[in-house]
Amino acid sequence: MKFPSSMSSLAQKISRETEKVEMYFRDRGLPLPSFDADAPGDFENLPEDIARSRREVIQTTSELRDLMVSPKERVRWLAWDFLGTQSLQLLSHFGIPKLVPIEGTITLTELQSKTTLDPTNLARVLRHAMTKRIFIEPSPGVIAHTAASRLLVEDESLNAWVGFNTEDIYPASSHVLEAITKYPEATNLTRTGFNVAFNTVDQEPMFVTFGKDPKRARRMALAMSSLTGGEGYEVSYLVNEDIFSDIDARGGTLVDMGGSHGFISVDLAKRYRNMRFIVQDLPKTVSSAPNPISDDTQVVERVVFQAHDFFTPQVAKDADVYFFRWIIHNYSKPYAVQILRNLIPALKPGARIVINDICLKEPGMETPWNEQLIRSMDMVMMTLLNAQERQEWEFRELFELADKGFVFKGITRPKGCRLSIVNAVWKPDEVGKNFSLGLASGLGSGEDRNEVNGKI
Ligand SMILES: C[S@@+](CC[C@H](N)C(=O)[O-])C[C@H]1O[C@@H](n2cnc3c(N)ncnc32)[C@H](O)[C@@H]1O
Repeated sequence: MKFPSSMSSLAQKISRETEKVEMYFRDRGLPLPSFDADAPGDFENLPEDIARSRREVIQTTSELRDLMVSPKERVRWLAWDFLGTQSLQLLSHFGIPKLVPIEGTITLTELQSKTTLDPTNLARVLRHAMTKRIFIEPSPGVIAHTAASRLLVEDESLNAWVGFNTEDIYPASSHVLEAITKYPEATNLTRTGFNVAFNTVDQEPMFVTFGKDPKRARRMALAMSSLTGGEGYEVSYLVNEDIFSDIDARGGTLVDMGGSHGFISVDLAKRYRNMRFIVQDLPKTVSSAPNPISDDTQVVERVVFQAHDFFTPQVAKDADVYFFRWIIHNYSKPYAVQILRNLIPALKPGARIVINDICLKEPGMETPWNEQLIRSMDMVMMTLLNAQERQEWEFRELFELADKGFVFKGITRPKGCRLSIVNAVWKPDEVGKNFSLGLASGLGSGEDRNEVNGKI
């Protein structure tokens, strides 16, 4: 059992590492981190040693705080964590941040006159958010922005992230208990907390519901782009890994499965100047993709879109890579295996399958901050889709169950990135297997799927 360091040694570490971060800002004349409305919204491009000090401070202050709070009080108030989500939800839904001037202040009375949120609730929600440093009350009854509340006005994709999490995931989360009590097998895509919350049990998976509601779909897409631009999730980690140079040298093709509006393919196409890209997604997503997809005509010429449902047999034949980013983690085992199987009719020997997803380490092997975010993502997958993040053996198992012709080649993880790169190659000759079995069976199409218990 690991014992915590003594409290004073934690405090000394906090002091030491904080000093390094502060010196870095002072030496360069950069604005110091602050809650003020005009403070920078993010830490950008910190050198590795300062970024490490910053991580140490975040982890150590959290450890010291937890020790000081006591186990009993920690558990007591952990059960109230959802209230932070609730106040954020109400502020965001009623557009309160936009009603407060970016510079200066507004009286609570005037703010009350600008919204349909009733005065009592407006005041209580604002004052709860203030305990999280979202808004400030510089004098009684006077409201002003902080750096965090200002972002809710100025950062469109962060705002979408808040909307998606507080209005789609949060209600779904509060219905997980009901979903897994009624449907304890907990693998079905239409029997999730999301389905119970939004009355779509046994009707349609979340992606189909969003496909019917352009506003909600756009909010989710924007929220995803906010996450992708966030620390540890940037596409640059994938682009900077030298994983497709051989395919680029021979002008090979990558199929970007569930590639949304193609932004990953565009970034890859900017680095690999000879490769071709086929971005596949559901028809509505494909038809709403920006046109042209990039300012760079040399990129535009090599990126094409194709409507394709990955629960049907693959139609883009003989490509060099079939690539899944943030796709496989959306599905429980039966569906994930089916998605891989559906590639088989298109695969040439040597074709690569590359999955860009979180790969779970053994518990406690991540930094505490990473561990918290990665485990939270796993909970979100359960909530929305009865899906999951996976350990290495679980990825290996998916390929083995899909077909013995898939040869698992291991997993790499770029330094600093939370996503890993899972590799497999199609080598049917090595096992002499009849690989025409089991295609596209049982789970229906992505547009109208209402099949239950998709067993493989
Ligand atoms: C979580 S997003 C990932 C998007 C992108 N790959 C990325 O890395 O940001 C999942 C994508 O899968 C698409 N999708 C969902 N069901 C699908 C299906 N049956 N066939 C093809 N694409 C699908 C969604 O439209 C969405 O664009």
